[in-house]
Amino acid sequence: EVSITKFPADERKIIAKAHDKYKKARAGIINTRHGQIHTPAFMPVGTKGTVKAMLPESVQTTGADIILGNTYHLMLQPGAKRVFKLGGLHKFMNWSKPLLTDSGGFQVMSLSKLRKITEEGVIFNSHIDGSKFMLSPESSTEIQYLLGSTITMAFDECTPYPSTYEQAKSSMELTSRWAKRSRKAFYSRDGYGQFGIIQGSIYNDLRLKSALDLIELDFEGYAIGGLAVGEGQELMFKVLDYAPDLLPINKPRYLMGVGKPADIIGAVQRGIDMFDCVIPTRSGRNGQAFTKYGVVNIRNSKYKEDNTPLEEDCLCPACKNYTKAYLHYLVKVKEILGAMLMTWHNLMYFQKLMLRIREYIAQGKDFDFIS
Ligand SMILES: Nc1nc2c(CCNCC3CCCC3)c3[nH]c(NCCc4ccccc4)nc3cc2c(=O)[nH]1
Ligand SMILES: [Zn+2]
Repeated sequence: EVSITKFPADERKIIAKAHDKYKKARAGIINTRHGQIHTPAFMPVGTKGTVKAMLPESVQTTGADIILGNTYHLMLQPGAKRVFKLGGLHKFMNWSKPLLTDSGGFQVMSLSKLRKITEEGVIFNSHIDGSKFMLSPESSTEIQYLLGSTITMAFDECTPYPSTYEQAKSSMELTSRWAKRSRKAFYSRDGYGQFGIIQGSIYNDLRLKSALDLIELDFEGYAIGGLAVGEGQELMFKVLDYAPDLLPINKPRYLMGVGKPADIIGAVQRGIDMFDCVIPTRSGRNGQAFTKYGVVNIRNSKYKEDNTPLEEDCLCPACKNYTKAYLHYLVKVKEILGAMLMTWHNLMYFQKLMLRIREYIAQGKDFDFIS
């Protein structure tokens, strides 16, 4: 027998607010030439044509539908033309599912020593041997074509944080001019796409102008750039309270560089569909395991005789066949297997989180869980 209890007015308001909070979350499927992407999706980072310490088939078993490649690293070594000659990045790294490559500007600013930003593009010296390179909307788009990317990112300038309104405005306008050139240079083919990246820092009128400029170019999807650059979660969420709504509702929305589980959950609630972050792989190699009990720093001496798995119900090889004591030891003595098992577990954890989020959205349930 179904009993309908009438909530007192103020409780109804709280429940409505909660549902209101989740109403922007959406679950969907992106169809590409290299397969489907179930969203909300977490995309593991494979900077130099490999997800570090993982075989591609192992990445696949974690449930990842798509991984990231890095234009900046691959153009320096082994070179985009060489990868193209060898059959493209999919063949080169034996990954047949979708690949997204960043356009390289962000990495130039964070990795190369000497660089100069001009209207034409970014001139920089390779951090490997100091030789001179130029990345422009045209060259970045061509490099991503040579790599064979399923999803190509427009060449943008990631506005640093903090920036004054004027700095953010001129940076956003440069990104809009570069987006136009990127779009023009894109060789559009069925099942492949190019995403524009909006900038504008924390200024809502600049975010709106950036979105309008890029919507005119009719990209297959849109990324929100210029976040997770030190502004903190509160300010990031403040921008995400309105920025996703400036973008076409029927196209994928990608929040670049995010993030920790709590960041991902908050961003999904605000309408984001795609994420990438080095955290599960980088922190895994560094001895940090994400678990339902929180982050476990496996190097802590309290684990040296802990004969239990990271998570008793996790199906990854680290949890099925090994103990925290063994992982503690491997990471301590810097054994390669330590990096492999910790990475595998973290990628599995992030994919399980995304799977649960997709299920909760599909069932119209709240998903404020952080575990
Ligand atoms: N084009 C572009 N890329 C951005 C990126 C790179 C996203 N990962 C790319 C992959 C492709 C290959 C490498 C990475 C960002 N990453 C972050 N934050 C990362 C913060 C972070 C740093 C270290 C550890 C954890 C989090 N903000 C970003 C903003 C932009 C942006 O505006 N434009
Ligand atoms: Zn595990």
